[in-house]
Amino acid sequence: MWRRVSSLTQFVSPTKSSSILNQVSLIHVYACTFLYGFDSSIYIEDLGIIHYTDTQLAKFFFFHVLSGGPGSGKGTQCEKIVETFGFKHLSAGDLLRREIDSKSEYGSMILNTIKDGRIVPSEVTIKLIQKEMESSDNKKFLIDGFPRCEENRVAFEQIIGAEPNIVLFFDCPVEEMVKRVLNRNQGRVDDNMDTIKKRLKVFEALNLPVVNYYAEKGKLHKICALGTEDEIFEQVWPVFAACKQVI
Ligand SMILES: Nc1ncnc2c1ncn2[C@@H]1O[C@H](COP(=O)(O)OP(=O)(O)O)[C@@H](O)[C@H]1O
Ligand SMILES: O=c1ccn([C@@H]2O[C@H](COP(=O)(O)OP(=O)(O)O)[C@@H](O)[C@H]2O)c(=O)[nH]1
Ligand SMILES: [Mg+2]
Repeated sequence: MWRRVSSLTQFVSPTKSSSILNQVSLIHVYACTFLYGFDSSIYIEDLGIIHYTDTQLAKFFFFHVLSGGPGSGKGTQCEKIVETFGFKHLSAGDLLRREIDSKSEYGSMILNTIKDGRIVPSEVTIKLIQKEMESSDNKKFLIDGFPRCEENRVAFEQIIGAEPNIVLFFDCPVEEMVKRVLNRNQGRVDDNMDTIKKRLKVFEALNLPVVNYYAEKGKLHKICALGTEDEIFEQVWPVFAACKQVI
């Protein structure tokens, strides 16, 4: 049985970079004695997470992130991107909902967090994403709805050791997002007015700084999320088509 660290927050805190470096290199040394399963990856028993080697990252990862408020159309566009460009779609929200349904040890905590429109602790979400990455034959990933905050982003980059190649941001007016979420009809516990208000606040306060971070790095593609699904995909398509030789 793997033991979990209680929280990765201090482990990945951007304000403690020197101690992060120490801990990461300590993990490297420690991990050498716990080589599990995957060819060149190192399974760190104590954390239950995998730290990838550079060689593995090079052949393994090409991934994009889709960001945008609730109801901005991320999931809908992901389906079209997958159909056209053949990515493996990793929806953080879907993975968390699946975890609730599986009645795992984190299920009730995740449910309460989602109901309240808050963000699930990074280590839980990253572990789910990582598990999907590991079990996928397809090594081109489309991550939908993650990272949701700076802490998510830093934790992911520390653990996985890579940044997304491209980030798409679906820019949608609040009234339209609210209308779409209220009409979504998927029986979600968070698609109600009370939770939507909280999610929108969280989006503005925590998700937008991540969007700005990627914009400063020149990785952000802003998509106008108003219009029909096909009209929106007309803006999305060229972004992926432009890097088709790599993907
Ligand atoms: N361009 C669009 N115009 C109108 N409704 C849309 C559009 N794109 C998606 N929808 C609908 O809006 C709702 C939210 O879309 P979804 O893709 O789930 O958004 P997100 O994943 O960003 O929350 C869904 O019911 C979807 O069918
Ligand atoms: O990385 C993530 C993704 C989702 N969530 C939670 O799951 C909910 C639903 O996320 P999803 O991406 O499915 O919502 P969408 O934006 O697509 O409506 C969010 O409000 C959060 O409470 C989270 O905590 N971390
Ligand atoms: Mg979605």
